[in-house]
Amino acid sequence: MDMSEISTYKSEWNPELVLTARPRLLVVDDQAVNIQALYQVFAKDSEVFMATSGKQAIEVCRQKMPDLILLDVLMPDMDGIEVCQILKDDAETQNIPIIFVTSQDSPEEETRGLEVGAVDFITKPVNPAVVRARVKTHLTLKMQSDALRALASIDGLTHLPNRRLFDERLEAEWRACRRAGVSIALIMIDVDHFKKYNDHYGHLEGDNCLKQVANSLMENNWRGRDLAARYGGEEFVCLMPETDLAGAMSKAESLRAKVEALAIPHELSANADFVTISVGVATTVPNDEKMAEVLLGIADEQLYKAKQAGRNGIAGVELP
Ligand SMILES: Nc1nc2c(ncn2[C@@H]2O[C@H](COP(=O)(O)OP(=O)(O)OP(=O)(O)O)[C@@H](O)[C@H]2O)c(=O)[nH]1
Repeated sequence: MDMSEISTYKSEWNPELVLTARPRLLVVDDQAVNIQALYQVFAKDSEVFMATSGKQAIEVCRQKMPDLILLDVLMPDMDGIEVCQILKDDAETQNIPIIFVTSQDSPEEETRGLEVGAVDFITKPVNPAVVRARVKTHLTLKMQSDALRALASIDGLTHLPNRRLFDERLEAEWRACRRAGVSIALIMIDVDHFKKYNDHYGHLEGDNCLKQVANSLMENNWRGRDLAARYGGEEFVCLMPETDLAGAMSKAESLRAKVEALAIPHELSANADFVTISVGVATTVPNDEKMAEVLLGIADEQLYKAKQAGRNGIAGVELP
């Protein structure tokens, strides 16, 4: 795939942007003077966030999602080892490399740090050239693995996120909405009479049509945690955390109208002169008894209902 062609609608899924982004570092130390010393080393080339306690470090980390953490080991309340364990146990933060910065450089201490998941150890007082070189190595590795992950998450034809990324995000957002006790919405989309489109205009034109539909999905003013993905073939799916049925239905209608407005000619369509989509919506407040796959199945049933009702339409339901 030519990386210069990729224009995924969120930068975290664009491998090229991932590789060229300004690195984001989090420096954690209970002594302001130590933070200051590291800030001086990195402020020019990186965005530097700071935290003065373990608890604050976890908060800042979840909010800012840094590319690397320089973490003091000895801190009152929660020490660096505990902070590292918590971040490594959390799927959202476990890929962030952590370098311990410590004045205790015994082999036991170092082994313990590496065992809980740190990538490196630096001793205080820090030598600017050494810390800069080590951070650079680990940042390069992190950016490369982010870029590979982004590449593996993108659908080659449409450049939308693929089903693998969708499934991953659905699982995480399902858990988040269950914890928060809020509604989650799923939207399933299928291009109407697409087999006839392929048969009449050819497979390449079919591919072009799917790209245009995908582009109109990308441009749809999504909120931060929303995700539109190619689910497979001529089917797309959208995930909208913290969204109720009314919100999801209005989004579904705007997607339907946008694709209709593309006015892509479809001579053999039985329901319009242009390419259209049918859309199924399902929402629920997740709890321990409910499974995300069940909600997906219900969105699919609603999609079928929209097809049965004449296509180029939407149908939706809330699962109690
Ligand atoms: N060009 C192209 N066609 C694809 C792609 N993926 C799936 N298709 C085609 O999409 C068509 C889907 O057809 P069907 O599932 O029968 O549904 P449909 O013709 O859209 O009819 P309805 O869904 O009932 O409106 C099949 O002909 C697939 O070959 C793709 O990546 N590119």
